[in-house]
Amino acid sequence: MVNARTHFVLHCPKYQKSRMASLALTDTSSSATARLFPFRRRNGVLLLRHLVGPLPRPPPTPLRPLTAVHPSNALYPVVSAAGDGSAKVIDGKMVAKQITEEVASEVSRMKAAIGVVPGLAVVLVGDRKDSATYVRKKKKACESVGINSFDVHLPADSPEDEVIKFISGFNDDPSVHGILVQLPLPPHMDEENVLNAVSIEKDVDGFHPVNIGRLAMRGREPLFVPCTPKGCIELLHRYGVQIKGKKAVVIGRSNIVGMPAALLLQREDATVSIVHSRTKNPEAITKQADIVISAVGQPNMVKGSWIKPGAVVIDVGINPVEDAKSRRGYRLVGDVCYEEASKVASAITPVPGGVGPMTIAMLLSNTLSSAKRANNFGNH
Ligand SMILES: NC(=O)C1=CN([C@@H]2O[C@H](COP(=O)(O)OP(=O)(O)OC[C@H]3O[C@@H](n4cnc5c(N)ncnc54)[C@H](OP(=O)(O)O)[C@@H]3O)[C@@H](O)[C@H]2O)C=CC1
Ligand SMILES: Nc1nc(=O)c2c([nH]1)NC[C@@H]1CN(c3ccc(C(=O)N[C@@H](CCC(=O)O)C(=O)O)cc3)C=[N+]21
Repeated sequence: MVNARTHFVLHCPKYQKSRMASLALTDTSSSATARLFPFRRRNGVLLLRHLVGPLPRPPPTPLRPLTAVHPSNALYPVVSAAGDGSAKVIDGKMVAKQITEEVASEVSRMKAAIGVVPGLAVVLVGDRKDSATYVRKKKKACESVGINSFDVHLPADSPEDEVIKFISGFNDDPSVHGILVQLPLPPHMDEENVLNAVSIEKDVDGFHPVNIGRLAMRGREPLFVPCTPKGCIELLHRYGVQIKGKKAVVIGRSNIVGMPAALLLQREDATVSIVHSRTKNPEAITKQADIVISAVGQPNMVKGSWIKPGAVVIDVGINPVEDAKSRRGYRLVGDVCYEEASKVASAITPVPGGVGPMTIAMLLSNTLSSAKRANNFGNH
């Protein structure tokens, strides 16, 4: 049994009986992954779509073929290209729901075929309210698609090696296909040490340096792509936004969002600039972009005047701002001033309801992928 400290919680009845209990998972790799594994792309579905005309919803299983969707065949094409004053809303909540349904159907197909159920372990250290909320959301999302979830909650003052011990246990457990260490970790912990402990085969967050390194290198393929940037690219694909040959600006260069988002865009043949806190004249640089991805954490920093008319704007920022009218006393806004930017852009993601739900959908998809790969089941 796991070494229990003060308020350590392990949520999984099966796990409580036997720490090394076995569970299992499933995959619906996204189109971004498809792009990274081009030889696995299947174009049959695209062809079919030509024959039957536009579908009200994507087919239940593969996400990959959508990678290759030409703008004119996209499910929700961005039509107003010239910035005519009313941007199309890129509905991340709706797309995430579709992906979640696709994952659910693959989870049951795999369970029926080989009796394996995907499993995701989430490690939470400390008592940050926002982290606890995200972990709850992830757990609920797993339940909704039939993925087993194991969560470990350790006190903020836990020693680093205790967290690593749990990670090692999950690494060795064949019923766990994905391990996520909720960030940020308490300040006394070395994030690099902790993330390095996650086996790259189970690194569904895509934060292991080997996965990031492969993402950065030509001709190398990461086993997993970080969920938030992958969700951004998936939205662009599903809305038929062409990336190849376009100018893209990513605002922010964090390891978990900005930097991998820039790498992904570059792999998709965009010409990418990165704006960060030391960048001179970020407005002028951003204004050149056909595609803007903002991941800064500054409410309403990106004004309408920063956006080129007709650009596509993906706002990753999740920023609480005081709001006495809201039940919670605050509301969430993005990095982009939505009011202004939506008058100039051709398409824009809202906050909430944009990238956030996609992050969770991509986590489910990566977990499914991992379980498929571990069990040599279908395409992963
Ligand atoms: N929707 C989702 O699923 C997710 C949303 N988020 C949200 O995305 C935002 C960014 O998160 P994260 O990447 O973790 O944040 P970090 O704080 O790790 O990184 C912020 C980045 O923005 C840059 N930056 C800060 N201020 C400015 C400025 N004034 N001008 C230009 N660049 C600036 C920083 O530059 P420098 O490197 O020079 O310091 C840094 O690279 C947050 O609001 C977070 O809540 C995060 C993860 C998932
Ligand atoms: N190891 C690790 N992996 C992460 O992926 C990770 C992390 N640590 N630490 C924190 C950030 C943040 N993050 C979000 C996930 C979902 C929403 C989300 O679902 N947002 C909704 C609802 C927001 C609400 O109403 O609370 C929305 O934007 O519509 C937001 C943000 C993942 N992160």
